[in-house]
Amino acid sequence: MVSLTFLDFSLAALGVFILHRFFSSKRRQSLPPGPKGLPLIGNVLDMPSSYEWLTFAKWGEQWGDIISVNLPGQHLIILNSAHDAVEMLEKKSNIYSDRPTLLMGGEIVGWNSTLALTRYGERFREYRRYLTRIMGTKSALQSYHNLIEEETSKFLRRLLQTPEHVHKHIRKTAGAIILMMAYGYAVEEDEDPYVNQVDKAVTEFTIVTTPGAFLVDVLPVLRYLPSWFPGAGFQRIASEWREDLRQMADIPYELVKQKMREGAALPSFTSRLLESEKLTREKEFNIKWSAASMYSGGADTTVSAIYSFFLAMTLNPEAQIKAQKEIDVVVGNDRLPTIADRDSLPYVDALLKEVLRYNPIGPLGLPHRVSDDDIYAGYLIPKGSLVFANIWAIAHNPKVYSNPSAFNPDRYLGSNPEPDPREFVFGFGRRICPGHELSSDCFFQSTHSEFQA
Ligand code: HEM
Repeated sequence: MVSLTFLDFSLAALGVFILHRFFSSKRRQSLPPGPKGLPLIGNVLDMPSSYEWLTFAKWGEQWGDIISVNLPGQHLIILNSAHDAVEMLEKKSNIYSDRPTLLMGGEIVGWNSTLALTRYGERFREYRRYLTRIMGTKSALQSYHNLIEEETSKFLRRLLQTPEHVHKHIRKTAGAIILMMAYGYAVEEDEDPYVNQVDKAVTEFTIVTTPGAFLVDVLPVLRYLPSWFPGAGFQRIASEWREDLRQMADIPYELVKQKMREGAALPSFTSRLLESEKLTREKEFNIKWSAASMYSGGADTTVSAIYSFFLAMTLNPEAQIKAQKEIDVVVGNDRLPTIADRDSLPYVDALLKEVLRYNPIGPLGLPHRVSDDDIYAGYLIPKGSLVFANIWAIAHNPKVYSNPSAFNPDRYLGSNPEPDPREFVFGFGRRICPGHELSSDCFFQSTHSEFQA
């Protein structure tokens, strides 16, 4: 009789494993369709260098709502419909909530300490818990309504004095609200050194996370070159920008601690957490960086949304006149509107929705990295793929929004309103924008008050 050895068992098991991998249902599934690409380099030559969301929407007309794009070592999955984004990013959020690792921006400069680039895990959950406590619900935000209304009045005064500096005034207002909430920090009326510091770091973030901006992202081994080595100029940029980022997070955080010691701290996100949490090094890190995530995530986005409003009003005077009339009737001329007036101003509210839909300010959101193989709609979504919800395509889907390229607030009114874009412009699932309720309040206040100025 033949005796079976451990080696025989091992070889048999290996054979079964290989056959299983080869024939398993997952491996037989194919990736979602998409442009064909070339051997080795995949779709590198098909990739647009700007306005990617428009190209992805066009590809959607040819290939369907779920597209795959293959780059060397990286699958991209593009979702052109809200239905698929909800089914995958929300309903299967346990495997669709990670973020990619960015070498230059994330690891070398250090932006992976902020929430937007934090990998899915315990630290992510703690940041989100902290942020939900301060701005995750309408009732939590109620205590900030006075702050938002006061800063809006200051904004209108600045705008009346120097309307040509509208962009600067919007920046200052968004910064003032977020810095007061995060640190109890009151910005200076003229140039504020801290606002300038954060703006500098956030601009550097935009550059450092632009795909293809730094060769080290493509050839990771370059990170070990010393800064004096020819071609290693990125190392000098990295150390300067790392310092800017460190100051952005450290300076206001240390200021709050100093004011707390003096008994002079205004209540803020940071001071409340420092008081209520049992502090360890890890907790302090998480408090400091979740506070820094508020400004770095909220400043540019809110500014773009309010700036878009001004553009929309310039291009669509008929909508502006209608909104003005509604405010004149409901609020009158002797006071500014407040957030409490919102429910009585349906046309203004619809106008706000239309600004967010017409020009979504994050047209591709942020990438969700898949942490396990998945089968969706019969397609294989391999572990490690980056999934992008094409928010622009969702907002301009002609099956959902009639004549989507027209600016038309009336589409949200009447007996058969079209869907509220706030359901998708803030992203999806566990990664949904933690500032969505806050931005809705800030945006509403600064835009409807503008009609009174
Ligand atoms: C109109 C204003 C805003 C829009 C349209 C917007 C949109 C978005 C979108 C699309 C995402 C990606 C979500 C995803 O991955 O699915 C995001 C993430 C984020 N937003 Fe916003 N946002 C706005 C304002 C704000 C504000 C005011 C704050 C903070 C005070 C903020 C903080 C963040 C942070 C920290 C993240 C990363 C979340 C994570 O990775 O878990 N945003 N936002």
